[in-house]
Amino acid sequence: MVNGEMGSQQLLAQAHIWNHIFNFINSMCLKCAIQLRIPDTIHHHDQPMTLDALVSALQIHPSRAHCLDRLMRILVHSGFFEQKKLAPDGRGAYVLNRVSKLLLTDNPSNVAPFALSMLDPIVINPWHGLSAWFHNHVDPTPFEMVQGMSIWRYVGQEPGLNRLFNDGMATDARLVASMVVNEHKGMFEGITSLVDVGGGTGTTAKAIANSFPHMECTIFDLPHVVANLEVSENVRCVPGDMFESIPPADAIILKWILHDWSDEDAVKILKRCREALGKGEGKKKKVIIIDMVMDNTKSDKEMVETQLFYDMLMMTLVSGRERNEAEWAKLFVTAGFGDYKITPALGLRSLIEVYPS
Ligand SMILES: C[S@@+](CC[C@H](N)C(=O)[O-])C[C@H]1O[C@@H](n2cnc3c(N)ncnc32)[C@H](O)[C@@H]1O
Repeated sequence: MVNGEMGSQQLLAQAHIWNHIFNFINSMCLKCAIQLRIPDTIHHHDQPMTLDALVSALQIHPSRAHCLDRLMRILVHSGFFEQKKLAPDGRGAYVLNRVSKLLLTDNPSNVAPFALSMLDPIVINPWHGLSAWFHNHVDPTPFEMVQGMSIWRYVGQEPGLNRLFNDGMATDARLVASMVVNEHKGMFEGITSLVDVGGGTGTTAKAIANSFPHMECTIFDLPHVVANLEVSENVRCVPGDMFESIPPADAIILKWILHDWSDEDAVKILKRCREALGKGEGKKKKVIIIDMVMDNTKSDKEMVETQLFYDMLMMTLVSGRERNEAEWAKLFVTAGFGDYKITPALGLRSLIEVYPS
C-alpha cells in the first residue's frame, strides 16, 4: 500500500523520469525548426508573425496547422521564440528572441550547422550503443564501436556532414574570435607569429590576422580540412598531424582541441606545442587554450548541465573529456609547462594561457 504522501513523492519521481525520457524531444523540435527554416521565415516577415502567416510562408498544408501550433508552443516554452499578443483577436504572433537570432542563416555566428551536425543520425546512433560500450574493451568510443572508424575519419569521408561540422566550427569560431580580439587584445601583445592548431577552416586565425596585420598566422589542420582554403597576405595553411610536429611560432592557439583527447594524447599535443614554441623563453611565448573549465559549483543549473553534456559528448564521440582546473594544471605540468592563467570570459568556456617554464 502506498500512502498519500509517499504516493505523491513517487508521482513526482515518475514525472522526473518522464522528463528525462523525453528530453530528446527538445532536441528534435529544435532540429525540426531549423530544417523548416522557422527562424529565417519569421525574420524575413519583418513583423510579429501569426500562425496562419507562418503556415502559409512555410507552405504547410492547412490540415497540419494545428501541429505547427503545437511545435511553436513547445519552442516558445523552451525559450526559442516569444509570443506577442495581438489585439483585437488576442491571438499571439511569434517574434524572434536572442536565442532564435543565433539560428538565422545570415547571422555570422549561426549555431544551426552545429546543431544539425550533432543531431545527424550518424552522430546520434552511437548513443544507442553507450551501455554496450561499457562492456566493450576494444573500441575507444561508442562512435567507433557503432560506425567502425573514428569520427575524424568518418567526417572526412562524408561531404555533407563534413560541411555541416566545419561550418558549425567556423560560426562558433567567428563568435569567439571576435570576443577574443576585441576584449582580450592584450594577450597578443609582442606576438609576431601564431599557429592555430586544429584550426579548422581558419576562421579564428583569419580574425586574429585581420586584427593584427603584423602577425604571421598559420592554420594547421588535417589535409582534408585545409585543402583549398583561401588565405590572405599574413595567413598561410599548413596541412599536418599535431601528434607529429607543429610549425614553430611565438604563440599557439588550441581552440576546442584538447577536450577531444584523453589525458595521454592531450599531453602529447601539449609537448608538440612546447617544442614549437622553441627555446627562447621570452615571456610572451604561450599556448592559448579555449576550452571549458568544469565547475560544478556554478549557481546556474543550465550551465552546469551543459558542461556535463559536453563531457559525455566527448566520451561518446572522441575519447576526450572536459576538465576542471586541477585536471588542467596536471596536464600542463606533465607536458613541461610552468605557470598558467585562466580567464573565465567566454560563457561556458575559458581562455587559458599556458607559459613555458
Ligand atoms: C572540434 S574541431 C575545432 C576546430 C577549431 N579549432 C574551432 O574551434 O573552430 C577539432 C579540429 O581538430 C582537427 N584535428 C583532428 N585531429 C587532428 C590532427 N591529428 N592534427 C591536426 N588537426 C587535427 C580536426 O580536423 C578539427 O578541425
